[in-house]
Amino acid sequence: MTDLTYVGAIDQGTTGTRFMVFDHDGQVVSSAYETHEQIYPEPGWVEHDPVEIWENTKSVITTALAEGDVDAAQLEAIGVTNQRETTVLWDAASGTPVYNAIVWQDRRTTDRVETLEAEGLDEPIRETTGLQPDAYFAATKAEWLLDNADPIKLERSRPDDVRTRAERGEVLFGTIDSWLIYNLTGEHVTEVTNASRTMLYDIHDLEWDDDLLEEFSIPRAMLPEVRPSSDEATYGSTDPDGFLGTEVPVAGALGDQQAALFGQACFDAGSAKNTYGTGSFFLLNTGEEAVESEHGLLTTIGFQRSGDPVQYALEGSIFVTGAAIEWLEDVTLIDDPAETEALARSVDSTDGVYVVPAFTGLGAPHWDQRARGTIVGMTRGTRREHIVRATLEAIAYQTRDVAEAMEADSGIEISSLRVDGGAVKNNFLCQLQSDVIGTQIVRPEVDETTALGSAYAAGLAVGYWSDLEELRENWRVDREFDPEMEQRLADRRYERWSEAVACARGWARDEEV
Ligand SMILES: Nc1ncnc2c1ncn2[C@@H]1O[C@H](COP(=O)(O)OP(=O)(O)O)[C@@H](O)[C@H]1O
Ligand SMILES: O=P(O)(O)OC[C@H](O)CO
Repeated sequence: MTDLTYVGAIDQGTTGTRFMVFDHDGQVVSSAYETHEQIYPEPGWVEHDPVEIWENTKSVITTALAEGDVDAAQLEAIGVTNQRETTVLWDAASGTPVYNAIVWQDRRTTDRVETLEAEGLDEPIRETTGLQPDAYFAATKAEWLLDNADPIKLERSRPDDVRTRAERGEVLFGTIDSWLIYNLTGEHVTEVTNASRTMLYDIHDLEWDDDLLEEFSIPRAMLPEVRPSSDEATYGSTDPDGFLGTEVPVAGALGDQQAALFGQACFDAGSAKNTYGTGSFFLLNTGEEAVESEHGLLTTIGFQRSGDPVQYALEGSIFVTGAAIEWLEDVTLIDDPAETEALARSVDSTDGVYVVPAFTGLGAPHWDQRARGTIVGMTRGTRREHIVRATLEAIAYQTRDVAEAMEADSGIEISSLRVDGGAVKNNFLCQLQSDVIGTQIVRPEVDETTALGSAYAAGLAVGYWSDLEELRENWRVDREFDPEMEQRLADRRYERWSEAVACARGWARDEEV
């Protein structure tokens, strides 16, 4: 065996789980990926099986280590990054989930969020948590689980309901980071960027907020301890008698969008990235200042290293971007997402067609839970190529909605935007994005920036990397895209897009008839 050492990263995303092994230069040594079932019990509901996610996590770690010929003992640390907001409740004694995980996309608590607005809690929630009240966040999901999870699912059937048991600390709450760390090390912790997505956490005082816990009837005893993203104290180590057969410290964790910010080396205030996955998440580092948004963005925690102050970010969360491409596949307009590039290039324009993929309402900057998907401007001459192109354009326009809000809130002109995620393989989309926002788009060489960011957090904590400068040197450009379209034309099309968004927002507010 060699004395080479590595850092591993678990990237637990909406559609699947990846494990990647990185070397000191930030290069990928090996990687394995498995998808998990998407469970849709009712329209608008989305669940995952937490046990399947944990089994897949063990499996991808084992596979990636074998494929890279890496011994677990060569891992200096493991980092975790995860789909955020997705909520799990589990039995502390047995480790068994009391119900499926409720996924960030799930809309079952929409009505409950509307009662918050009616109670005038919008503003206080925004001030404390930095978040715009929405079914997206963990708070109303946890409340729903406490009210509805079936006690029979607990390992030993008990007379008490889930909430009573949670009050005694016998049922635990966590986002996916907590769930994985609990299974890896036995510790019940979360990290600060994930906590900032619960709508229960005070992002200024850095503590769980009593008023919000009371509003959602969430017992404090079920909450994890909140720790830095890169934690020298670590979140514990893997069990030497467990599946890895050795003790590896789990020392870094970040919500996946914050991990991408970190992996893109956006360490300084003013740097920004946008990730194009199922949805898109545009984050601007605002340094030690928590910038309050007046234009529909979220104020969120960007990252924190042990002993350092918290770094904040402004975030524009767009719920459906890559998922709109998946929808094209579902309705058989395409066979594979990769086809969209050639199809879009085969026509000169969308011929006046606009697609607004508001399938789960609209997130930033509109925050309209009841908006619905809309296609406008079709004629008898509309072809699938036009609809495909309009769907790609919708990704770019939604990003412009957020970019404009970002500049208005921060006063920072974003002159260059780093991009990542599954959809940026599409060069047409990257060029279009540059045209639509009139800004340079930069794609980095490493395409798994999310996993890399959490590896950095873990590696910094255990001294595998010593400082941010070392990481900055690892970051290299794959390709830059500069605006080519005349700005006046881009602006005119964007105006039409805004009218299409108004249609999506006006539609389907009531029950179907
Ligand atoms: N060539 C492509 N053009 C446009 N979208 C693509 C392309 N390839 C993949 N995608 C989209 O990228 C998404 C997957 O990206 P990924 O970053 O893996 O997502 P997630 O982390 O949310 O699971 C899918 O929604 C898919 O539709
Ligand atoms: O798993 P992804 O990449 O779709 O990211 C999901 C986000 O974290 C949701 O907030």
